[in-house]
Amino acid sequence: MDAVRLASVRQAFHQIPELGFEEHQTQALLLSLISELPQTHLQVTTWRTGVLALVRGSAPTRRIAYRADMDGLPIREETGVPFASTHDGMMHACGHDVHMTIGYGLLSHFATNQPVDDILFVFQPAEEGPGGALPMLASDEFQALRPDAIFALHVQPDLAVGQIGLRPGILFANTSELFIDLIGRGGHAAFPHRANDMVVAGAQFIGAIQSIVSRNIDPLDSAVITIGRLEAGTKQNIIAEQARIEGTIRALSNDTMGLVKQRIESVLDGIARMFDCTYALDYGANYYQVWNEERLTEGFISFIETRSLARVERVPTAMTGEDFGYFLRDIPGFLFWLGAETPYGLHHAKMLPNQACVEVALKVLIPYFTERGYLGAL
Ligand SMILES: CC(=O)N[C@@H](CCC[C@H](N)C(=O)O)C(=O)O
Repeated sequence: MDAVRLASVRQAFHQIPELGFEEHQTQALLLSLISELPQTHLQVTTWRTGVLALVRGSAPTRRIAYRADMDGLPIREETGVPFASTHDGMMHACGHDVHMTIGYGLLSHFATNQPVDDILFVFQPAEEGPGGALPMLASDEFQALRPDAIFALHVQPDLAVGQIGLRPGILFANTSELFIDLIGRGGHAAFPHRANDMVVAGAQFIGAIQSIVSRNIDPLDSAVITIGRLEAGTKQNIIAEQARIEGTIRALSNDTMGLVKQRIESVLDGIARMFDCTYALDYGANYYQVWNEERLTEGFISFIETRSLARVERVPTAMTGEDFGYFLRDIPGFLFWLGAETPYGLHHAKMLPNQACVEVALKVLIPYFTERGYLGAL
């Protein structure tokens, strides 16, 4: 597949970002693109807003899979490119347009050049939330096509095009979403003693939890609590009856995740007593860590290095989350960072992966999925 065609496919995905489980246009675009490919050894199934495309091998003894996530984020795009999002307030700010384009490029190659083994292309909805991997993995549609090994990539703005970052073992953290409603009593701004002000309660809560990571977590361990959204009140002279606090927790182990949650609950109980208010707490979607299977990861690194296909960086664990971790808990494989060389980080309104990274991914993954010896017994 030529680079110009792949750029136009990426631009088409980029223009129509949709939130988790709402990827209807994205699914339709994928199905339409796939329908233009030779169909002789293709089998296509849908699962909710996702797509499963199986390329049947000529003499298969195993099935490998490439997974691409499909959803965008609620961010108003500021890249200024002519192919910017046409969906107001939504953007592919985490590179899923690129992940899908690479999936399509690989699929297009193998639909034309039949591999020996089966290759399954997994276009998965809702990675950013509420999490499509776990229900997709459990679905009859996926289980009927279940692969023996599974691989994924994620664009990495900090790495140059031509670099690939990965490590065996834990690459991404365990995550838990965090949703809190504080419920007090509203009232007139001039009579605070007759109300329970949830702006002040929310501010105290957010301030108080800042000490959890620094005071309760072993300094040699790692955890993150980020509050990404705060909403309270209706007008400047009305005491807010409610506050909504939304965030995410990251931890490198389940024990640490449990400790962070326990501390958050203690602080919340204290705030409720202090302000004589009530609260509702919901941990939303929780993602399992991304654990790269050691043998396959080391094999991939030596595969790339022996053939000089890219420059491999052995990177540290990142506190990002990925529901691909659920696939890896069940099926051997790995996820790697793909250098996408762009000045703005993931989830930023100006984040724009360099298109050239698509070529690098295909240069590495086409031979990796074609040659059979290096995977060993699966
Ligand atoms: C790669 C990446 O950025 N993934 C997201 C996953 C979000 C998980 C969940 N919705 C949460 O916010 O906890 C990330 O933010 O790391």
